[in-house]
Amino acid sequence: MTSSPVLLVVAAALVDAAGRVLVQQRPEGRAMAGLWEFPGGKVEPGETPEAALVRELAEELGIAVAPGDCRPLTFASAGLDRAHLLLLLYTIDHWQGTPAAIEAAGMAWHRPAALRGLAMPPADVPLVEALVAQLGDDPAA
Ligand SMILES: Nc1nc2c([nH]c(=O)n2[C@@H]2O[C@H](COP(=O)(O)OP(=O)(O)OP(=O)(O)O)[C@@H](O)[C@H]2O)c(=O)[nH]1
Repeated sequence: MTSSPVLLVVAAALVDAAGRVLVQQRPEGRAMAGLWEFPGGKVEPGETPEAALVRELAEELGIAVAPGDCRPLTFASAGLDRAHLLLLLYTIDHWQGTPAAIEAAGMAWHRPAALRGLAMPPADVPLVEALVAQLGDDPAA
């Protein structure tokens, strides 16, 4: 039987007052370059998932988030090349600062239904549907 290590990743759907969600574009030189994704990253040893998410959002977007404002929404479980991805998605609607694409090639705000038209990693497809179910499905709202 083959086994692959589990890669624990946390990601955030930042939701603004208009119900739009922030996505960012993976930069050149990284795996899956050019794809749009939710900000986040790997949970380091000894970190709680929420602490990892708070750290990643500060590093990637320059915003401050309280761990208690990270609300679990759903998760994805998917095979990657050399690992098995377990991706925990949170929604966050309170933060301090203005998100900026510090590490990403770009960032954009979209209504959840409009995310269906973006090139995203395969694991994100069911995550988008969970967001549509939670936040509504009008792409123009
Ligand atoms: N952040 C994020 N990662 C995702 C998403 N979907 C998805 O499959 N992933 C995968 O989850 C893993 C996260 O790795 P990462 O490279 O963003 O994490 P990191 O910032 O800690 O990476 P690094 O320290 O190696 O630079 C990658 O394999 C990435 O492709 C998503 O929506 N957001």
